[in-house]
Amino acid sequence: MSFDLRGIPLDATAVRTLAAKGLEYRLVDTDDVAAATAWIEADFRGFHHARPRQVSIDYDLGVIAERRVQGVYDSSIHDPSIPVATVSSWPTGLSVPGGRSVDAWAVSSVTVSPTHRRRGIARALMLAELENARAVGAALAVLTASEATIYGRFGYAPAARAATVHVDRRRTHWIGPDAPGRVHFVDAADLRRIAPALARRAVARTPGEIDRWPGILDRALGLVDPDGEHSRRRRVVRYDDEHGNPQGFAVFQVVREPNEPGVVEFDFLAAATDDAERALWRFLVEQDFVTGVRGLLRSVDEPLPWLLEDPRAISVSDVADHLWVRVLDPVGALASRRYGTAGTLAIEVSDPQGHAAGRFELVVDERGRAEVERTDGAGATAAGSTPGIRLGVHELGAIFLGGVRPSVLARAGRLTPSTPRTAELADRMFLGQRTPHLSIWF
Ligand SMILES: CC(=O)SCCNC(=O)CCNC(=O)[C@H](O)C(C)(C)COP(=O)(O)OP(=O)(O)OC[C@H]1O[C@@H](n2cnc3c(N)ncnc32)[C@H](O)[C@@H]1OP(=O)(O)O
Repeated sequence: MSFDLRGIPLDATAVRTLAAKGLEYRLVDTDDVAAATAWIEADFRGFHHARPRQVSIDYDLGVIAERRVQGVYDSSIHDPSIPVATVSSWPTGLSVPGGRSVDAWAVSSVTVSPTHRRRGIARALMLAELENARAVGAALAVLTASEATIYGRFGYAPAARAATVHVDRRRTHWIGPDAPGRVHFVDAADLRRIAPALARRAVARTPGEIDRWPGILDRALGLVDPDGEHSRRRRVVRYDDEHGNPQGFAVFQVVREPNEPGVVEFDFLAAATDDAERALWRFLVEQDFVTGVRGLLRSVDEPLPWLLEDPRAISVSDVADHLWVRVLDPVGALASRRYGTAGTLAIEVSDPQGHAAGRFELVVDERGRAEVERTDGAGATAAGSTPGIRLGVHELGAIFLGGVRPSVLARAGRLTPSTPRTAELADRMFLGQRTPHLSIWF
């Protein structure tokens, strides 16, 4: 997707709704440092973070320069230059089953000042973001949520989970294959040069991951504030294959009290191959002078239990919804991915906001490739007796990446199959080769 992010007109409904509350909905000019800094301050305050240091502001100015940034302003408050609500958004690729990517619209930094909460401000912003997403032709919108109760009403559904994986160091006897390559400690700034390409390959392997933007790699590698305590703790390792070609990297730190064994903690592991994934895991779990390893935002379906003699060395906590998906264009979204089995399925979608509502036919061939057609418009082919499912847009988002089985939603009464066999067919069709997973916050 390529277009002028700032060229999309402000959503007229949001302008009107907010003006009726005495508020101004505004596009923030990210080149205007004072206005952009005030927006960043509001964003930090909205998430209950400490006031940002200049280094964080400079970093965020760089990040939001690539985004569409909007604020809501109240001229009657003590400092009217600080927005009472914030939101930012940008186009991104979302990896889907089959190693491909679909055009999506990422929404972030949704905050409303506690002085202005529950007056419908977030509602106005979120509905406007759906319009923005459509304006750029995104097939769906995506976000990560601070609370799981906010976004369902706007059609978003949890589509990929993440978990914290704990490994007990004393029980990590490795039984997996030896990797043919080697793990090296590397300098973060050196790795930064090849990190985008490695991250891109890693993202493409996993449905649910979104494109990495430059700032997130700087932050993961500790380059935003290299002399800060947090960055100095971070260590970077790279896996090179047997030909010396880099295939993955991980960033970790050892958290410890003086003279006590520590815990290896990591929140960034990008592996472009299975060998790289195994080798980096092995490096992390085989450290000495540590009691264990804690991997944050890991997949709920890691291969690790099959790589250690004692699968009980591993425990999992904080399993939670992580990526939320809101389908806007069912034809574009459904056609973008590959499917688990051939079949034909009629899909009837309801959508309180209208965007995705309609009847569609999904035809999947023997190679898992899909053709999707709208069947309720003028000139559409009637779906006739095709087996089908009826569901809301929320449920469509949940099953889209294969992370939730349609039959589970049928059991919950949230999806209606035309016959019990149809739920089974839908399960087999939507199943992807890999469990969807998103390993970053955005
Ligand atoms: C993608 C992201 O950025 S996730 C980050 C979300 N932001 C945060 O967590 C920061 C702290 N929270 C906030 O800033 C605010 O409470 C927000 C942004 C979550 C909500 O802002 P508000 O302007 O108060 O929401 P608004 O009045 O528009 O409410 C919209 C609807 O959501 C519901 N809602 C709002 N906040 C919450 C919540 N925290 N939990 C459950 N429901 C909520 C409201 O009841 C309302 O429901 P309805 O319209 O169906 O009756």
